Amino acid sequence: MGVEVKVEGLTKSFGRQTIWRDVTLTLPAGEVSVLLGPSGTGKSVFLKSIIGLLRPERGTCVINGTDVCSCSERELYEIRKLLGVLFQDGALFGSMDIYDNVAFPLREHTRKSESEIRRIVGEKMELVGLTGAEHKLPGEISGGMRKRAGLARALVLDPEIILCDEPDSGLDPVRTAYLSQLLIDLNAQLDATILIVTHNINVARTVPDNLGMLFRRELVMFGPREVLLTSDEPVVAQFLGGRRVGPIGMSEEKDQATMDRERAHAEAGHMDAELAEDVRGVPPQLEPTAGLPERMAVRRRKDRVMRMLSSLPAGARQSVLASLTDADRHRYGLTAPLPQRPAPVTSVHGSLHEVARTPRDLGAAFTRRPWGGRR
Ligand SMILES: Nc1ncnc2c1ncn2[C@@H]1O[C@H](COP(=O)(O)OP(=O)(O)OP(=O)(O)O)[C@@H](O)[C@H]1O
Repeated sequence: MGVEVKVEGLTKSFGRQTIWRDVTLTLPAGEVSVLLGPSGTGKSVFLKSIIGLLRPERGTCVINGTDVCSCSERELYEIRKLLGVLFQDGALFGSMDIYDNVAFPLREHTRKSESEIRRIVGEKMELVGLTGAEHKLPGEISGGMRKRAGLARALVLDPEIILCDEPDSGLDPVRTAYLSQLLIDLNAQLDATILIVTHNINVARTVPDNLGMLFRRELVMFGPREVLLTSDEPVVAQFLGGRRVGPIGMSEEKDQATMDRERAHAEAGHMDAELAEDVRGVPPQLEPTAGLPERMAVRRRKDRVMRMLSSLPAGARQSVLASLTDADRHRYGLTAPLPQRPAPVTSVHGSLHEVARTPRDLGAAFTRRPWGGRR
């Protein structure tokens, strides 16, 4: 199983520009997480901080007992063997063919023979669906293929943590859907911890187990996907809805007067065209392709989320409970039927109303048992 990444109180600045401050989150071992955020909020900087390419001024990022923010170069070298990174543009060497690009980390970090390297490269190329493209140069293949080649290279050292910086950037929606499926399939096959940094809403809604968002130099939230997807935070609702009305402006954030003006405009019935699309709620999560193993993360996450259920906001809690199968309900000792709830209603400015606001009665819908054991 992949390893946990525990980030605490992380703050990163460049000169006098604070990128984000006091970021605290844990990427649960073997689960898939997505970090969202408008352009320029420091998602890539966050990813580079996790791999020790950038050193934040404050806070810690602990992987396998080592704080990558303060460790020695030697320790960092060891930690990096656990990490596979897919950079935004694939970061392939333009003068090497795809085979040599993918083989590069093996030649650089291991003493494997060429025949062993051939076997591993072949295996990873097959995994990402690139068999046959080995002898092409990066400039001779499509953007989607370059991404997949970058992913194959990220996988050759059998990483326990896979970090993907905007795997969807520059891809059409169909290729993005294939890549999303590929990441879920990889998680099923490798049980690695995966962090995807993106601003693609479809990826955020359908791929991860956990979801977080950076905005205004802070982590707005991070937790089980249901929390963010049912959140009534204006910035989250605006971002998920892809609307202009809300705190996010062209240059990242708006002042209060602009927001009030927009809200009045919307409430007077003038709506953005984008509002036609309804992106509320928690859609089903992608499942591994038929024939692949089940994702081990699913059960672990369910157990973890059920342990924290009482601390979740009402909308998230309702969504988690609604997603349980009969077998789950039996496992978690839920006896009473779920109460019927009205569907969430979205106002023109994007906040959620009428989401269940009475966690206590939802809490009464199940009786807790000691966690961990199967019945
Ligand atoms: N090495 C650096 N030196 C100075 N400033 C930097 C450096 N790297 C990033 N920045 C600044 O940090 C901010 C966040 O950049 P980053 O690339 O992390 O944003 P992002 O959220 O990934 O954006 P996008 O979604 O557009 O890729 C930007 O203002 C950028 O100019």
